[in-house]
Amino acid sequence: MSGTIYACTSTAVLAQQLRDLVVRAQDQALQSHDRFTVAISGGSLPRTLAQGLLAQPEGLHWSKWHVFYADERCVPLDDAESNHRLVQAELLDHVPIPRAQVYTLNPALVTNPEEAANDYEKQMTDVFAHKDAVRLPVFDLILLGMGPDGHTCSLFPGHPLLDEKERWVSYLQDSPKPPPTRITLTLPVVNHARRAVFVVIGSNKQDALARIFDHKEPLPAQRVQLVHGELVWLMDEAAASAIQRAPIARLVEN
Ligand SMILES: O=C1O[C@H](COP(=O)(O)O)[C@@H](O)[C@H](O)[C@H]1O
Repeated sequence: MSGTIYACTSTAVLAQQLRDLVVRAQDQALQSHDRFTVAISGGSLPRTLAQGLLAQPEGLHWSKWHVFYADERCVPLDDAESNHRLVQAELLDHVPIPRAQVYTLNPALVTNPEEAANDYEKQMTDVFAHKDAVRLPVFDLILLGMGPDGHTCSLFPGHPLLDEKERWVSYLQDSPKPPPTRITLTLPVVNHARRAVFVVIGSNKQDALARIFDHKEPLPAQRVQLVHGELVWLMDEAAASAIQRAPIARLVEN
């Protein structure tokens, strides 16, 4: 299992560590190509991300950020289930990232997920170069969550989308977690990121984490294995508590 695991004594410690990892990824990206491409997940992650970034905004070069979503639900952008709406409320409304650099699901395509995935892939090719020119986009950072069933992005256990090899963005209409219709980054895209960080909080995640780290079960989150990049798992003590065999670094309050 690749990746460094940190168990944090509080959400505040975790948020601070997450902020530091984001700043490091941003600074490296700006040094090498003068922009920062990041994909953000929905669920519980945006609140912790905002907690860290908004508490210490110095050193964050918002005008250089290009924000994608690791997955999105096929609902209007102002729907309570929209990952964009959540990230906007928690973070984007509070920071000066140019709106043209926030890449959302095309709201005109919510009832046509195949087209919505094609359109999102097109938005990505416009930023990362044409799909014929680069086999895969390389995000500077992908921020991931994990559900209690071990899903990440909208890649669910046993779902055929886990075997997708060609597409950058795909769609599903049978998500076991509502809403059923979604688009998602595929595993090849996630695994070619320069860095990825999982944020996993709460005791309802401990079984999935033990299955991944102790029993090497190929749950979707376990299949995130970066080809060249650095993978970090940030979790709270409750989530980490059932892991027995994997090495865990402890992060405590200063
Ligand atoms: O449905 C989703 O769930 C996962 C995990 O969410 P969490 O609330 O358990 O952290 C999330 O990463 C994904 O973006 C979202 O669409």
